[in-house]
Amino acid sequence: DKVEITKEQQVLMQAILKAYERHQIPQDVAKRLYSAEENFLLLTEMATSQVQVLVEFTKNIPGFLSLDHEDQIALLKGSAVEAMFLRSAQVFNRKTPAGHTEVLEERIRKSGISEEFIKPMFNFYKSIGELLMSPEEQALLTAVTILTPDRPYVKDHAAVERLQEPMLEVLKKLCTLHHPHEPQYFARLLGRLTELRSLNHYHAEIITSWRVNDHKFTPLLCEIWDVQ
Ligand SMILES: CC(C)c1onc(-c2c(Cl)cccc2Cl)c1COc1ccc2cc(-c3cccc(C(=O)O)c3)sc2c1
Repeated sequence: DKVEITKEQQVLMQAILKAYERHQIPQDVAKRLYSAEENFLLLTEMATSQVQVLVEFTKNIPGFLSLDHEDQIALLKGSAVEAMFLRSAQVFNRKTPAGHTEVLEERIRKSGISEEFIKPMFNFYKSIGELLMSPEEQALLTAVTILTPDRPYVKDHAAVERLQEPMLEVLKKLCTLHHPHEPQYFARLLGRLTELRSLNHYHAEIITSWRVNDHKFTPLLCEIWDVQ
């Protein structure tokens, strides 16, 4: 009762296998189709959950919930993109298994963002990586970004400043403690906040070009970015 493949069965199997291997969609097409659309959708999903995380983080900033409610919204809307650039920068520069960060880089590079914006985005990621920020510095820098008094539509600037100031004080001290040989470190950190502002403008154009190409965002992103 030994199982034997007959000669004819061998021939039949070879023919089927050859046909199967020959009829696959060309790899570049598969990669291109799969990557552009799929990357945008995945990044949209990640940005949406990132906004949810950001709202929770912001609600836990001492004093934030006692700000005027409309100002709370204005601060969140005004800082969301910058906070997400900071977050995605941490992910980029995190020493996780190489595949992880490359995947994010690959997905952002192939999500329909035009080359003119990719450049400054990745320069920013690199400049954040070079700072080697501690988790405390990352958290405080994000809180300082959210508590920026001069966002559009903020009414009570002074109230926001009163929250941001102590954060800056602590951040300044941390920089001196963590980087004793770099007296300019705190200034370099604040320089990143200026760079973030310019990325805001690029981002508005990126959103517009996605919309022109009929890309859909989630309700939460539409609300926070005032689109649709
Ligand atoms: C709508 C979508 C297409 C979009 O539009 N503009 C941007 C954007 C892009 Cl491209 C770059 C910067 C800022 C924005 Cl806002 C995006 C995608 O934004 C994001 C935002 C944050 C994060 C955090 C991630 C991340 C991964 C792994 C782990 C973690 C983690 O927190 O552990 C986080 S991915 C991710 C994607």
